[in-house]
Amino acid sequence: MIKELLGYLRPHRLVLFVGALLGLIGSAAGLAMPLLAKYVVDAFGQDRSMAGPLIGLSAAVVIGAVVSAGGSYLMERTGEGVVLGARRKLVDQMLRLKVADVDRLKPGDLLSRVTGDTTLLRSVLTNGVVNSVSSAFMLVGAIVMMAVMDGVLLLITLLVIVVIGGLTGMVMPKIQRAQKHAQEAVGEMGAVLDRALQSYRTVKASGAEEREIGSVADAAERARDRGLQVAGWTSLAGVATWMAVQVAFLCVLAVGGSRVAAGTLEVSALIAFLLYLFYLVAPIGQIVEGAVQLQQGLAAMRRIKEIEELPGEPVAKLLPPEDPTPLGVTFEDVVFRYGEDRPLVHDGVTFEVPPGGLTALVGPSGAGKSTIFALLERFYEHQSGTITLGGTRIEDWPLAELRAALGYVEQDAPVLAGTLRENLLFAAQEATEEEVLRAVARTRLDDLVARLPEGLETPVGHRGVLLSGGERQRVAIARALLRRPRLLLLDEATSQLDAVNELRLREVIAEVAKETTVLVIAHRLSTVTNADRIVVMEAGGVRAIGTHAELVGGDELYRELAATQFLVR
Ligand SMILES: Nc1ncnc2c1ncn2[C@@H]1O[C@H](COP(=O)(O)OP(=O)(O)OP(=O)(O)O)[C@@H](O)[C@H]1O
Repeated sequence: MIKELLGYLRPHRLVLFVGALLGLIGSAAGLAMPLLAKYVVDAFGQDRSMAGPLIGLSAAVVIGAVVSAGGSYLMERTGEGVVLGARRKLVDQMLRLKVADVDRLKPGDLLSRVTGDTTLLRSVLTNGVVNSVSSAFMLVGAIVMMAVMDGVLLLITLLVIVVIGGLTGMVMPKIQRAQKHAQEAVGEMGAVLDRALQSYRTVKASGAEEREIGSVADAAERARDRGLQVAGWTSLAGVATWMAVQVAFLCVLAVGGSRVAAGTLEVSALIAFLLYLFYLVAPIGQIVEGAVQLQQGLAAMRRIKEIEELPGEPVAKLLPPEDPTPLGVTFEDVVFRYGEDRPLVHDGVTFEVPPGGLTALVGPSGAGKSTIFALLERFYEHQSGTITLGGTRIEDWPLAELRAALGYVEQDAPVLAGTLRENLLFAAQEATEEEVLRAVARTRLDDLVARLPEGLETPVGHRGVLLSGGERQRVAIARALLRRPRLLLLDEATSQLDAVNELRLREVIAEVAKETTVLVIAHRLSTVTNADRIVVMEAGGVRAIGTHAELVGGDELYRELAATQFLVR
């Protein structure tokens, strides 16, 4: 784990080395000070000129300050570089994850891993590692100096420090565990907050503000409690360090004092020794702090690795298919469930859609219609049975080619921030102006474009809030059409359109269906009465297939569905 953690530093090793070197020089200047102070004291006692030692002392102060400042800037720089590198890598992986994994993970928690956990890496890798190295140097230097001063006093000091240091080491795993819980609690809070913000209108309309505030506050409190646990263990480690030095100080004072009284030790040597002893406080403190940060960094890295270790999908730019011929689809005895412990969604689904034409999927809610699309896009893998697209099993299609061949309009057709044009070109960057205008006209978006102040260049707001629900759907359809799909999947695409637009869109779909295969999931049968075939699904299976006229005559469920929508009398 520590090796992996250090891996983040590899690209920055040169800057880090220079920074560490400056830190060491700063420490060396610091180390020289007690010795110079001893000369000042000696010069004072022996009536010698103090100019030399004083100049040396001043130079050590100035050099120490300048060099340390430069070193710490370089460290911060490295820290920012480490965070950037970790974020890039994590985001890169996040967008390669499988839909199935992202559905399972909470977006708010994922967000906190990118923003929060990566930040934690910074302190451990820069301050933590570097301060520990320079502190270790300080520590060894001070100990050497102390050995030169007096071996016995050093022995007493080390004994005390080793005993208390050993006890401190025992709390480190506890800090790591508490820190992991603390980060999880922060992630959890992000998830709760994300839920509230995603359903903001529903929260307002339900008067659920206080309840949601309470949920977020609860999560924040849990994060605080976990944070307090970390703080508790950390303070314990800090107190132990402080105690170690104080106890050592008292012991040295007692033993050293008596030896000064007996005349076996000079006062100046005892003063310098005690100064060195207090010099130990900072490096020991920093080493302990470094160890604490290491625990925090390891906890954060574990959360980052959890995502990085999930299997990703190969990603590739989807180019419009070279061969635009429509594709047929077959489902043969397909069995699928969303998870081992979940009920079957498809229990032997069998149907066939020949290339071209309009096929509608209808059936009660929860029958598994949207799941058909999820399997075709290979967001999920079916457990058994065969799905073919254009005569080839879908698992034999290269993923990018498969997705490039499909146009997909999901139920809540998302519109992204940016301009209308950017939204249209999202799936087909290379489309020409003529193609864009044609898609706009086909989806009857030309009225909208004419109305917008800047036409296609008008920003549509975060999640397309500046557009109506119907407009958002038509934008999504235009986006899918621009890729010239060989199979167009429309999920409830017409449910939010007004009567006039719905009629127009029905014409558009009929027109598109002449060029390519169109598979529509529809609740409103009025949009599919002219379909070439209708697949009626019920409880994970296909119940009947036929045209509207055939099904009204031959299928009870379909007749019922049609009757409730006044399609038959
Ligand atoms: N991502 C998912 N994870 C787990 N279960 C899911 C997921 N998506 C759908 N399901 C479940 O699978 C079943 C079928 O869902 P599906 O969305 O395919 O139905 P549908 O026929 O399209 O319904 P509707 O017409 O209401 O959209 C439902 O019981 C649903 O709870």
